[in-house]
Amino acid sequence: MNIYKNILSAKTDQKKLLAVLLDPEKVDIEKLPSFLDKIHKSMVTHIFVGGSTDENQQIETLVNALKKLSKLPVILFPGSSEQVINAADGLLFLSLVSGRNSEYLIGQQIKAAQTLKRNSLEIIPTGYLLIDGGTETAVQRVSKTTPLAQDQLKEIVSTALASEYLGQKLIYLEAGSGAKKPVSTTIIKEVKKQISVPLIVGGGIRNKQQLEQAYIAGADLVVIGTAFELNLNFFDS
Ligand SMILES: CC(C)=CCC/C(C)=C/CC/C(C)=C/CC/C(C)=C/COP(=O)(O)OP(=O)(O)O
Ligand SMILES: O=P(O)(O)OC[C@@H](O)CO
Ligand SMILES: [Mg+2]
Repeated sequence: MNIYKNILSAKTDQKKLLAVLLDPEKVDIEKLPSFLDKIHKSMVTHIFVGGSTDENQQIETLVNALKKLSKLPVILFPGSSEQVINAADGLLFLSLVSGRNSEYLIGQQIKAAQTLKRNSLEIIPTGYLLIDGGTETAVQRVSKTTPLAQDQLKEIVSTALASEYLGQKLIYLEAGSGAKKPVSTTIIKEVKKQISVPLIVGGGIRNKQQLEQAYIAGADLVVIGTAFELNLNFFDS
């Protein structure tokens, strides 16, 4: 599977991508077939798996089940190095570039490196920017970093650009799972104007209008977690 190549071709063809985020702590494995039935009938193109925490290490069971039941690419979106599971197809090798906690800039990545070397996951270096979504989110709590404010436009754009210059292959603008307000279209537009790698946007997107607005502003891939957790019919129509 060549996940990154497919994301690049989708970007070139202006085909919008949609990821559903499945949180190992929240998914009931018994219900997975019916979840997937909904997902397979929808526009969803990627399955992201991960959580800010995974106290009971349920990620492996979830990924194994997903690989049996779905042909969609399963991509790890890890909150920590403990969430690296070989059974997935790929991994967002996140660095939390909006923060100044070295553990999330490079520490967790070092912890995962030898496991990754032995495994066959497609590794996709990703510059991860946490942007204030109007409430304290799990990512902020776990990473002990302060999100960038939505009005720090210059700082956000420069952070994304610096991240690309450091070699990150994707930029992820994150308002945090369950955010009150998603990343603004102004931010998406400005970042999109300056970077050339594909752009992921997620956090707090609760309705079709917000999803559409994120695409129009320039998101190449949008991530939906909470909205689907709350309403399994979210992707219908
Ligand atoms: C590259 C490797 C091995 C690890 C990356 C480690 C880093 C830098 C993580 C970034 C910070 C972080 C904690 C990200 C978590 C991303 C994530 C999966 C968020 C989803 O959050 P939820 O668990 O859904 O939150 P709620 O439970 O509040 O909905
Ligand atoms: O749960 P939501 O708010 O959709 O957020 C999705 C994802 O970007 C969280 O890391
Ligand atoms: Mg969540």
